[in-house]
Amino acid sequence: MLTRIYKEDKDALKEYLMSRTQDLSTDVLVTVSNIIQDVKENKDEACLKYTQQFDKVSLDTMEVSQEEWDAQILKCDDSFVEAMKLAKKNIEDFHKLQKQNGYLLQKEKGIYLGQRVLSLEAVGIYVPGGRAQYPSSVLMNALPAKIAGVQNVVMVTPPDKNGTIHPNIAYAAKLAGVDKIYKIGGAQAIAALAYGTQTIDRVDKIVGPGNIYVAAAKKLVYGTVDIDMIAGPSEILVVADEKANAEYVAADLLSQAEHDPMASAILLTTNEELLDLVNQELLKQSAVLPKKEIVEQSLKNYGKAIVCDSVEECISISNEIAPEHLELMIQNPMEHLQEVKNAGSIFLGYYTCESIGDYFGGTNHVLPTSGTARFSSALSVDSFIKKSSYLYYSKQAIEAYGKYIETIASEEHLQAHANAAKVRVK
Ligand SMILES: NC(=O)c1ccc[n+]([C@@H]2O[C@H](COP(=O)([O-])OP(=O)(O)OC[C@H]3O[C@@H](n4cnc5c(N)ncnc54)[C@H](O)[C@@H]3O)[C@@H](O)[C@H]2O)c1
Ligand SMILES: N[C@H](CO)Cc1c[nH]c[nH+]1
Ligand SMILES: [Zn+2]
Repeated sequence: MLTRIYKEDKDALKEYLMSRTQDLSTDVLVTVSNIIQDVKENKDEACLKYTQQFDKVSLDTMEVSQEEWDAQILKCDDSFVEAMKLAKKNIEDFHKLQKQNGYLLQKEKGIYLGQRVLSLEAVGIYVPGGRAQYPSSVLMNALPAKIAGVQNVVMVTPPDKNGTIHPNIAYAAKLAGVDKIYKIGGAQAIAALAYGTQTIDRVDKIVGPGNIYVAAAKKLVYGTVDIDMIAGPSEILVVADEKANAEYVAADLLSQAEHDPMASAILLTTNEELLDLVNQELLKQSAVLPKKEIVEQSLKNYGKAIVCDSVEECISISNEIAPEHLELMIQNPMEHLQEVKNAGSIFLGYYTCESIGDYFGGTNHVLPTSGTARFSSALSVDSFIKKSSYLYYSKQAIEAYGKYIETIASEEHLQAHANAAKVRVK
């Protein structure tokens, strides 16, 4: 059941927003910092020790051999393989358009300025191995990296109790062009990717979601390597008008509530009666869900509803919340798109359920959570590139402009800077 917040009650909305901010506890940061230090010093030995301790598996090596990888893939269902191939095509079609080109500007004769776009050389993808398996997340992380041109995409994932990896994860990795897989999870996996071990080479960037230990480790190694983001629990916000169907609204709210007891599901509507109908549907639909306990907890913790006077007002409140996923179940949704300022990904109309984006549509499902859509974006090809600028001045050009460099450098009291121009201007 959704708890109603009255739109006039600004404090309640603020309280909700505060409750979504992510703070990692000092205890976790200390534990994780010790693990990272141990892996930095003792490399493979520390990795295998923590795998034994946390995953209860004793491994000779972390690397998944080609034989093991191929053997796992053979266990996948044909229907899963077919769906994944179609999803891959859609994700590629969307992400290929994100590729950026460098540029070159000839400012005047003898002066050129340019920008190069380069792909990162090595990227590590973390794939959670605990309660649930997300092969779709393997595609969402690895395909943009490959489209960006990353040569070396490696994946880390905790081993299962038999010391191997899930068949669907193995298949997704192969389909997405992952180069290597290592059986290691948690903070130790992040440390190994950041600093390197005898088995695992260090990477330039680490992407992918994980539990609190993974999130803390990513935060601590940031700077030594780049990271994508610290992903929080999933979020959905539905804006629904008079014509919205309560069954669809409830189904979509539940689709994200089932991820996590801390997931949030919010309804903003112009129709007070819809709220009652949605609450009835939530009860009916959640009762038969395999993850009904998680759904119940998540709705109790973070299931909210606000009744507004207009669609514009709904969108304005949604902009304050900055949800990971925003559904506009309204008439003429395209006409309202411009009003949306803060949202990770937007789903337009009565028929575009959020799960199309999770699995199949082609947009990325790795999105900013916890209000961070105010300033950050979905994972994309951009996440795997860097840019470097370049500059060319001919002899005549430095002779023409050297005096300006000298002037500014002198004002900064940096004589050597000034001299570098001066010695060329004879
Ligand atoms: N936002 C997304 O797109 C998305 C997608 C998939 C999963 N997720 C999230 O990822 C998370 C996955 O968590 P998980 O636990 O199932 O798998 P995980 O792979 O993130 O974590 C498992 C690892 O945690 C470490 N660990 C466990 N207990 C520990 C302890 N006491 N001390 C130190 N390390 C410890 C172990 O090394 C273990 O290998 C969930 O919170 C899920 O919601 C998010
Ligand atoms: N909705 C999740 C991100 O918030 C991604 C996901 C993976 N599988 C299903 N859903
Ligand atoms: Zn989802």
